[in-house]
Amino acid sequence: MTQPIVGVLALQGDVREHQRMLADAGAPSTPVRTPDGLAAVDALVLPGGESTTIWRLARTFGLLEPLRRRVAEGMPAYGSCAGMIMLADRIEGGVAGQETVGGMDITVRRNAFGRQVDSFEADLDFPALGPDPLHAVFIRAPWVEKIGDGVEVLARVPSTGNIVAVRQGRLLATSFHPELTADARVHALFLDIVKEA
Ligand SMILES: NC(=O)CC[C@H](N)C(=O)O
Repeated sequence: MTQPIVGVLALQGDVREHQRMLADAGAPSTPVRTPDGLAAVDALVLPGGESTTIWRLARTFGLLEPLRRRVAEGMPAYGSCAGMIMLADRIEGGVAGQETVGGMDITVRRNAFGRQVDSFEADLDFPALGPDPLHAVFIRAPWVEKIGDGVEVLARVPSTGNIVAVRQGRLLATSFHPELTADARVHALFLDIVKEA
């Protein structure tokens, strides 16, 4: 089989960092900005950034409905931070009218960790990545407040128990930014999901 084409949604956010991590994990990738661009990829990374901006631009570029359709049809997708918010079926703390792509049966709280810890780092137990802890960088991060039946919890913040990494079928999401570290294991996990699909 030919190598699947992985796209990175490139409306706003840390697109280049995700492309570098995907390359480190063995996959070249392509930025996606248009419905035609989306139609040309087999899988999609939704980067961290600002979910309100990504949502507005996705609407402006006519990408919101095509994104919903592709995810509903089973396209593998991975969202980090704002990307997690975009993949959530429900959000708390969004701006008025804020919409998502959805697909994951989760409720996500935006900016959940509050002002004192706008940004923090933690070592997470993440069994799906093996025994070594994952060093995670949180920047005005959301957490997962509620999960539906089909959702698997992959990691929690050790001190608080808040859910910060989840998987539902071919959809993967993290509250934190592995693309800002040197550890490509989350991206490698996503590429395994892409290959299985
Ligand atoms: N680092 C991030 O992606 C932050 C997410 C941002 N707080 C939002 O609501 O979109």
